[in-house]
Amino acid sequence: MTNQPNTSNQMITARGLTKTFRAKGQTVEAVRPLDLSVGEGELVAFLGPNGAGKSTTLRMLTTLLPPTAGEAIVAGCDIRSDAAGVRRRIGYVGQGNSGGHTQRVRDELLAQGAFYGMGRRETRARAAELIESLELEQVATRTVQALSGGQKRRLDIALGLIHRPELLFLDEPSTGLDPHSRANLWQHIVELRRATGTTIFLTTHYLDEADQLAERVMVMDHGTVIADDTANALKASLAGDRVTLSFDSSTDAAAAASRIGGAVVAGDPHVVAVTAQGGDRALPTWIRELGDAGLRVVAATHRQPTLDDVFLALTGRSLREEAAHAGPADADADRAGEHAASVAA
Ligand SMILES: Nc1ncnc2c1ncn2[C@@H]1O[C@H](COP(=O)(O)OP(=O)(O)OP(=O)(O)O)[C@@H](O)[C@H]1O
Repeated sequence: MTNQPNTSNQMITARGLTKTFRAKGQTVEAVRPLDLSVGEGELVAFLGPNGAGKSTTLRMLTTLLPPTAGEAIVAGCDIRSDAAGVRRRIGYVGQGNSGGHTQRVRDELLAQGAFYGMGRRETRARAAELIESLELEQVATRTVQALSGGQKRRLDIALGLIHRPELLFLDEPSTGLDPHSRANLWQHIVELRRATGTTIFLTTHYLDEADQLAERVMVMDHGTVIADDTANALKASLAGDRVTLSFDSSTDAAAAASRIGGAVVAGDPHVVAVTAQGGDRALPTWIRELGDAGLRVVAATHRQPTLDDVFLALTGRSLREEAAHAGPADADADRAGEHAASVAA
């Protein structure tokens, strides 16, 4: 791909982007040939279990890691031949805290502005604007080490936005925050997006966040994007409503399961579970028809599908459970230099 003015309404276009690591005599296909497009102004969430390849994809798109193969145009610049152009136009907030621990919040922002070659007056004005919009006024003169987790993440985002990037990459912005701080951070991300139109591409483990807040969800597994659509479209096409029906006896439950195409729940032989599109509308009919056959439903539940159901339908595994059980991702040498690389553009 050649560099081109960014007139295509595409902020990210990748073709065949691939990353293979060789470590301890083994080959890890972290990202298999990947095609993706993100349009101007989109808020896209990249989901997947630990080790799926999300961070590696982000690191290639942000020029922190050279691809093994493939190409990508990011904010109008080729990641291979114009890495500096990409870095000027994007903001990147990695998983680690990017603030220096003994620096004060405002000074950290000023230093970041200077790094991007912004004039002093412009940097001061921009820092003040970000301090206000990310609600950091109360802590602007505190050192970074004195901030709460949520305040640190908001500072990270402010640092990523100081040079008014067209495109902001956020790698798990809300991981490690309590639910209140997560909700507050998201409110800021959504508000910034609304006010500035910045394109946002982020990774998250939190399915509920992606479901409620992203306009588009990409699901990655084993280095490949396995689904890419709005959360509602994915749920509608891949995962039906979850309905359970309870009976007085396991015999009734087994008979009911075969009549309505459900399955007796493992560990609870009185309960039948059914996954069906429009399960809410089918429920009264099932209850009536089963009653006519002498199978009395004593309780029923209905639940809308979630993105975890989508992942389950696609892979047979639960993303929620994998996220809960997985430890931190494998340590790797490249990551240590990540922030240094990001500020060395
Ligand atoms: N520098 C490296 N050397 C060897 N293997 C690596 C390196 N970086 C990543 N990997 C491997 O590549 C695969 C993808 O890792 P990656 O960090 O991109 O996944 P992820 O989806 O971002 O996971 P997480 O959600 O845990 O951050 C994993 O198997 C990981 O162990």
